[in-house]
Amino acid sequence: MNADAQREAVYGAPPEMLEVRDDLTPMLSQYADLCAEHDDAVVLFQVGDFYEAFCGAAEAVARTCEVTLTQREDSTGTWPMAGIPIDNAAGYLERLLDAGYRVALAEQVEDAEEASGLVDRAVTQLITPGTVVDEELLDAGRATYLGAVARGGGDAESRDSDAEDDTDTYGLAVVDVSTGECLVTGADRALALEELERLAPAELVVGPDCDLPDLSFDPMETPFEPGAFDADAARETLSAYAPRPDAVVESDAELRAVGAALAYAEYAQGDSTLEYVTRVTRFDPREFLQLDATAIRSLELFESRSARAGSTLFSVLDETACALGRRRLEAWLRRPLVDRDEIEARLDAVDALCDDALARADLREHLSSVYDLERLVARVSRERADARDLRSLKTTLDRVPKVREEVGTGSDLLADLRDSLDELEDVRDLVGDAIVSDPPQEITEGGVIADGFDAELDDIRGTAEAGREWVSNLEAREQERTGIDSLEVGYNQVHGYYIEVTNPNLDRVPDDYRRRQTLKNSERFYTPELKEREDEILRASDRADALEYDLFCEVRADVATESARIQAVADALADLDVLRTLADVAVANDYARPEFHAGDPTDEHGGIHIDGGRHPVVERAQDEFVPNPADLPRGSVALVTGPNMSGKSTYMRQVALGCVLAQVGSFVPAASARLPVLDRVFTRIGASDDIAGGQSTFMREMSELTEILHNATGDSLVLLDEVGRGTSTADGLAIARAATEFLHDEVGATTLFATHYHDLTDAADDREGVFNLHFTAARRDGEVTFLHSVADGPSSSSYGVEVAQLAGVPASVVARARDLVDETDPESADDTEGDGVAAAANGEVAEAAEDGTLAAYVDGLENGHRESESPNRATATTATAEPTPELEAVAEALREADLADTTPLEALNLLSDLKGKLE
Ligand SMILES: Nc1ncnc2c1ncn2[C@@H]1O[C@H](COP(=O)(O)OP(=O)(O)OP(=O)(O)O)[C@@H](O)[C@H]1O
Repeated sequence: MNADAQREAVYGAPPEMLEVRDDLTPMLSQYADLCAEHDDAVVLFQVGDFYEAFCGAAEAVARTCEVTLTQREDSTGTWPMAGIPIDNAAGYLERLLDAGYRVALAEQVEDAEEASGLVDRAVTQLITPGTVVDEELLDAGRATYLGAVARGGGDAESRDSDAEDDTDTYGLAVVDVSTGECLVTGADRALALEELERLAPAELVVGPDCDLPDLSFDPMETPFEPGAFDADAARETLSAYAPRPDAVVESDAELRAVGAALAYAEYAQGDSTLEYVTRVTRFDPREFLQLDATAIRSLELFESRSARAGSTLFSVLDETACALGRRRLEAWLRRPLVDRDEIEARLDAVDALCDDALARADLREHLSSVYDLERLVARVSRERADARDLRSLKTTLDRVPKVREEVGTGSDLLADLRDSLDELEDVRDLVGDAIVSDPPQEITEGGVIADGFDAELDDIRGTAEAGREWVSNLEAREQERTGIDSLEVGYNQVHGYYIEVTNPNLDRVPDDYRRRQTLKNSERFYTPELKEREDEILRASDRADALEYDLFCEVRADVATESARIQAVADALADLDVLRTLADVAVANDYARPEFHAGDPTDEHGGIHIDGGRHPVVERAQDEFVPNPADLPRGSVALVTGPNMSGKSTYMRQVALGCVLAQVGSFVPAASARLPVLDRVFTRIGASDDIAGGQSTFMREMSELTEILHNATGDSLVLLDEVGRGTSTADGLAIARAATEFLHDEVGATTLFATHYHDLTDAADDREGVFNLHFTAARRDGEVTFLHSVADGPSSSSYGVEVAQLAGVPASVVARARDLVDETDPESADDTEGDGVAAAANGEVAEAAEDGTLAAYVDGLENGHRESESPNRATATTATAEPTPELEAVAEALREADLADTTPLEALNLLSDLKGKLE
């Protein structure tokens, strides 16, 4: 049984119960009904202090949560049953979610003691990966999104007309149910999918006709009423959140996506409007530096793929003081800016904070005692906040004036943020006046509302207090009246107040004493007056508790009406925390403020110019890091060669990370940097790295290359690492060469291309914008040391065998490889070998020789059969071979292939064709 089928067996009313439907006990009948109504989730049914599941669901709960499977027996049968304690439910719920289940909490919605007969129960909350709100199930530093995708046509104007649908328009909306953040965007299919990958919602509701490809993340796909995607229904839903729904969105698809996302969020939260969703924000993906899922992954922004687990750009930057800041930092990093003014505004703010160490330290201290206002206010609105939450809100608001003081006005952005720090005195005073400073967790048992807040409550409390005082003086009075010194007045839960007299003194008990309880050595009594006082005290405390609860709910509702103002403060605090974090990181790690080119963006002197650049993550893991410059004119292609492990990948990534950081508004790890504002960063890194299920490595590599060739622009930065390695050297080289030429001639994207194909370095000879960079290593007595410094020109050595030796390949294999290298390329024996070394180390000697012929021929076509200029290259040994007609045909076919317009499958077919011709 697959996972979905297994889930089906536990969702819905248990078939065995349905067989005896009419005879079920009232409680199980209620359970079966709720299961039938919520047949898209495991129903957890509150019975007292436990959530119970029955039958198939019980087995799933017992298995997943590792709790005991028990049975419930009644006249209609024996029902498997498993329960989880409500007090401690979070951990179990998390396991159910992790196992892919959706959970519906069916809670007792009336007081069991007040119910006459069966307690009323209702599903109050659906818990799914995208709709969790429970603090314990949420990651404090990450937004948890629920997403909806809709496909459809027409822009806002043509929506009501009969204009033909532009079926390629996609709408995408996400809602963070725990904070109320709601984003909507629309774009063509490719861009929308990219945005979807970037937002990576935990759960996805997919509209009709959207066939999504495999995604690089793994959201739960939730079937939801297609009707929610209907434009009119969506407009209706959205109108509860935005007075003019059509002004928020720009297309039908967007309207339908956001409508469906909100409708599903409402459904999950018990079908009520989410008051705390106060802003539905539309954005255009083109307003941000586009980083697709591949780039985010290969630049290791959030997840590390290397042995340095946990070392990511995010972890290096994350000096945030509060959860608000942490989530905001993540959002900024996922979405760097492209608007120069906005970038400069952030940089100005970071700059100002860099200059003021004291303000930074104070800000950090104040912000570290700030609670997660966004989630707090959402709980307040959902009526889930307790008294402690309200006090946390007050503690946070108490900090706001102090934060304001420290922010200063060092930059326009800081001044703006300062202005938006509404001190919310009214809310702060309301909570301060209403709620005691250290309230209990329970809000129904009194002790929550402060004295002096409500006259009626004070009055009732006065009555109870007077009663208690009367009782506390009773002991002395009765001792005096009866002359019994050992007489005691006490209280217990079952019998209430009593007067206790030891057996030897029983003869002195007055007539008005009534016997309440007999113990071994004493008797307990009450008097009519004591009983009356007791009733008075109990009545007063019950009334006080009820009144306190009502007052608490009123205060909470009053605070909820200020959600939007509180969210605005949360917003400003989040921004401030990130700006001060960026300043802290810049100062601690000696980063420099980047400059952006002014003027004509097509100026060829634009481009990336970094002095003393470092890799922000690698430099933290190394004792010493060698800084390297980067001078990449706009539209140039730098071919980066060098031995394995010499630092090529690190270098390329550090250039990209510098650009990303700069557009986030951060200083960069360099002595200085002059940068363009990029529109996109593309990466195609590592042939063996991204093995996705079902696709061959090469196929995936080619799809990514196609993506880049299609979508890169003159404002893009492209990193290519070892493109073409997934196939034979000859084919790989041909593809690498063709891609280089295309990027340079047609696209004009600034490109860094790390390669082991030395033949590719020739591309620099006939194109001004293509140039070589290399990393070197020093070889002494057969030992290799990497210098990690970049230099102009192509590399002359691969050191493949030495690296194999370093890696611990057995000595005999290393020796044999060396012999083979020498056989293939005798010149390498005197320490001037070319890339044949790497090939030999990989056991590809024969292929390298054969490849040399084709590569040289492709070269020859390109350069008019120019002889190789490098006498060191292994390929030079065969470079002058006469082209056969087959070779000519192959080369011609390759040159004619329009790679930018070739699907991966066509590319594979072409390659297999070419191979056939050769063989
Ligand atoms: N500039 C530098 N200063 C100090 N150490 C560095 C530097 N660059 C790289 N290194 C170290 O060298 C290691 C290998 O670097 P990197 O992975 O960039 O090499 P590579 O040339 O891309 O290797 P391969 O061709 O095998 O992929 C890094 O993990 C890092 O520890």
